[in-house]
Amino acid sequence: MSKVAIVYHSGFGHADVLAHDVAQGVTDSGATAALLRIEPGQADFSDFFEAMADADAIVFGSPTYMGTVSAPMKAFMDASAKVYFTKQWKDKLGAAFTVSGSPSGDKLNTLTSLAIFAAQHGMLWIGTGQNPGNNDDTSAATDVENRLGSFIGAMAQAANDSPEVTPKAGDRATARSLGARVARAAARWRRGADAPLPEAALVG
Ligand SMILES: Cc1cc2nc3c(=O)[nH]c(=O)nc-3n(C[C@H](O)[C@H](O)[C@H](O)COP(=O)(O)O)c2cc1C
Repeated sequence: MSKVAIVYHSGFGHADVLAHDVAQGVTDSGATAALLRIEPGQADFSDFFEAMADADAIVFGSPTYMGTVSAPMKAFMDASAKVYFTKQWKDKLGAAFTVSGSPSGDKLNTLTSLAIFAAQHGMLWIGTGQNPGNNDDTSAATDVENRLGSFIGAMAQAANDSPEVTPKAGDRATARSLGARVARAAARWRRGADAPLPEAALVG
């Protein structure tokens, strides 16, 4: 069974809701999910690195603060330089989600930062794989999957409401779909790694 680690920070609970939705998508698709929540001020990530070494895929999640990842998420990213040198996460699958107050809120920058971070670690990126959900809908319904139209990762909007009521159903479904897609990709990737290479691939 493939394993997906979900490494995330959440200051006020919105990214936490999404992390659990990603985990739901993962388990619904037959993989196991490990939720690893970064705490403010955390400096020791050795337990995280241990759990992540064992994962086939890692989903990174951060709220968008001041147009980029939150400070605790960045602390984790910087601490991972230790792992970077040993290329421990090379060839693992990677994906990301974020939430911000505004429909845009510059959250693409958060996902781009996380995709670059994964690339530095030699990981392989998985996007949403979904067409934008709202392009034919002038009502901008909040129950539509991928309503914010993101390909690089799952986006959600929290507005100014509490995590009990936001992100809304469409954004939460987008997070579940991302988890499911990562789990399915991890299963295929793991199967491929175990399967013998066709002869043609061995030539040269
Ligand atoms: C320090 C700080 C900076 C923020 N910066 C942005 C921003 O750049 N764009 C935006 O749309 N929302 C911004 N917000 C709103 C948060 O992204 C939003 O409340 C999000 O749901 C927080 O997620 P969390 O509850 O998981 O911490 C900011 C909030 C805080 C506390």
